[in-house]
Amino acid sequence: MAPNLVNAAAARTGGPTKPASGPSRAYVTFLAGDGDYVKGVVGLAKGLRKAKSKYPLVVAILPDVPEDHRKILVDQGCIVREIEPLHPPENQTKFAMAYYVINYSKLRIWEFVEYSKMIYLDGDIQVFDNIDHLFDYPDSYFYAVMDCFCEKTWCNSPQYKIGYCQQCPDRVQWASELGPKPPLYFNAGMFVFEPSLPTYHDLLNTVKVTPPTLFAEQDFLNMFFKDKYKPIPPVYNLVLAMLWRHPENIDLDKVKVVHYCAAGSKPWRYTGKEENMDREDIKMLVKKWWDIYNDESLDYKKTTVTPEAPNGTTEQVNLQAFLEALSGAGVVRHVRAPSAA
Ligand SMILES: O=c1ccn([C@@H]2O[C@H](COP(=O)(O)OP(=O)(O)O)[C@@H](O)[C@H]2O)c(=O)[nH]1
Ligand SMILES: OC[C@H]1O[C@H](O[C@@H]2[C@@H](O)[C@H](O)[C@@H](O)[C@H](O)[C@@H]2O)[C@H](O)[C@@H](O)[C@H]1O
Ligand SMILES: [Mn+2]
Repeated sequence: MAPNLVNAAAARTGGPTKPASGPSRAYVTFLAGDGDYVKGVVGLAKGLRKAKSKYPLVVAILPDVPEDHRKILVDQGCIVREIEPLHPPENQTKFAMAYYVINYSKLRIWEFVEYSKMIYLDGDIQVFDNIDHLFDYPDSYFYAVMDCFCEKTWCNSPQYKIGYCQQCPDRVQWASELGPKPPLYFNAGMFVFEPSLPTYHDLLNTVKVTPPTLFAEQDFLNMFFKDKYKPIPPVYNLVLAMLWRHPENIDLDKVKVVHYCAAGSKPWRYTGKEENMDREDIKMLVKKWWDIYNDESLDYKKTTVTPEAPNGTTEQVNLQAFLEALSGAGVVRHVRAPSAA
């Protein structure tokens, strides 16, 4: 019975469901803790809606995300999926940022095999223009934007110590005494990938035997996918530091995705006091983020219908979930939309 089907489906994910069959696609982000990153995810959900993305946003949450935050995300139309934390092997490495250790849990998204292709986006990313076309890039590669090594967060890296950055490889040549020149290196705040159980198990087995390094799961993913990595233009993940480190590589008018990863740039914590945070372009990008976050017209609208069940009973269900469940169940039924009045 469709309504029961809908309720069961909606109950399972706590929100809109996805078509039960066929290659499905979704955006996915990661949320940990009970802090304010949930604002980043709400902003992202509203930004994707404003950009008229066709695909849902899945939020992989750690168990420590509180119930009220989960409800906020479901009410914004997100598909909330709880994942188990994933930790790297015990080690003495000092991560560039101590909290990076939780970012290894991002790797659980390779287990979301009900989706044939996904685009991962950090919670501190905003999508200002539609990027759905990235889902049509050829399969079997790992697409992401090249990172920059010039920020202080890199100060313990060999690249930083000699002033080498892949964004301007001619400024300082790679020193051969440091070993082979590193392959192109991506920022792990945004990437296009295909969930796969064999890849997931390979990732997990490899994490267990790979000593952690400065940039935690970002370094790990760069090592793991080094033969599949395909750089895509920085318009798909503007690492903010590029604006003052390599402005020649950026045309801000063309940027589609902004990654608020520079120190002090998280819009929901922005004070403007940290280095570079008083720049006009930073102030403009933070305002753009808030304009979307505060735009109530971008809130998720749950539409309900009152389908006529064969036994004459009726019940309110979530229209989007109802229609998707119907398409998945191959059931075609007359749906009386709510009267305009
Ligand atoms: O307390 C935290 C820290 C990180 N994250 C998630 O992990 C991602 C990576 O962390 P962050 O973006 O702070 O790293 P950065 O890109 O700034 O290095 C965030 O975007 C969030 O999606 C989170 O949910 N809670
Ligand atoms: O856990 C490691 C993190 O490494 C990356 O963040 C870095 C990187 O962007 C540097 O280039 C910046 O200098 C730095 O500020 C920023 O924190 C990813 O964005 C994030 O998702 C996550 O993988
Ligand atoms: Mn980030």
